[in-house]
Amino acid sequence: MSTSTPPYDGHRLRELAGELIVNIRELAQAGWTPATSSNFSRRLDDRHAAITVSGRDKGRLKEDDIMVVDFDGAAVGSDHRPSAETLLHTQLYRRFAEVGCILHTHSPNQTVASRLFAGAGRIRIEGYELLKAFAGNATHEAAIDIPVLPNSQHMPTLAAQVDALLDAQPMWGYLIDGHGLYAWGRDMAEARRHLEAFDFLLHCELELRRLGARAGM
Ligand SMILES: CSC[C@@H](O)[C@@H](O)C(=O)COP(=O)(O)O
Ligand SMILES: [Zn+2]
Repeated sequence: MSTSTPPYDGHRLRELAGELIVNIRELAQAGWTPATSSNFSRRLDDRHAAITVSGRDKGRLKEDDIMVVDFDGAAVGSDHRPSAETLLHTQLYRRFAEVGCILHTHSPNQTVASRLFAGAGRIRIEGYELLKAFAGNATHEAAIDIPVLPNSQHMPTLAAQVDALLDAQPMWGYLIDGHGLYAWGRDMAEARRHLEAFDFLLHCELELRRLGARAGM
């Protein structure tokens, strides 16, 4: 057992791990993290994040399933392997000091919508009261584009695409084709609000297309 002092606040880590576990369990119960998919993180300080260990069942996480990485993605004080998609978290923590929480899920709405709109590369969302759930939006008259990126197992390729999007527009999340959604916020409450708003709005867009298809028969 190591007796050295970790380069982060251990008490804060336990607090964040507890918050992550409770929230992730709720998302798993909603069916948004099938088959060990999805990953989640919280900013710990200006150099470290608490993130889920790779491959764990997200509905049954324990404190040992949350580990620390630095913003280069290297494990700190742990022999576990961090999420395979750690770079998609650390790139946001590095770029935006105000980002405090990142949630990545694989819900059916997110996955189906990503397939349907991959060709267009984005989903335009407008006219919904729920657009006000996104920080900075004061009215349903706002419109947002949810980008849809091509999937890749090569994280630097995905991260470069995300960086290009962020250079072009402010956003609180994006879809990856056939994969799922990344959403973030300043803290857990805001990131969850954004995640749930994205999922609800995607569900509405999918329903509208189903009904439209039927009406056109
Ligand atoms: C179980 S398939 C999903 C994974 O490939 C990945 O997309 C994912 O979300 C979880 O990866 P993980 O390494 O557990 O963070
Ligand atoms: Zn994933």
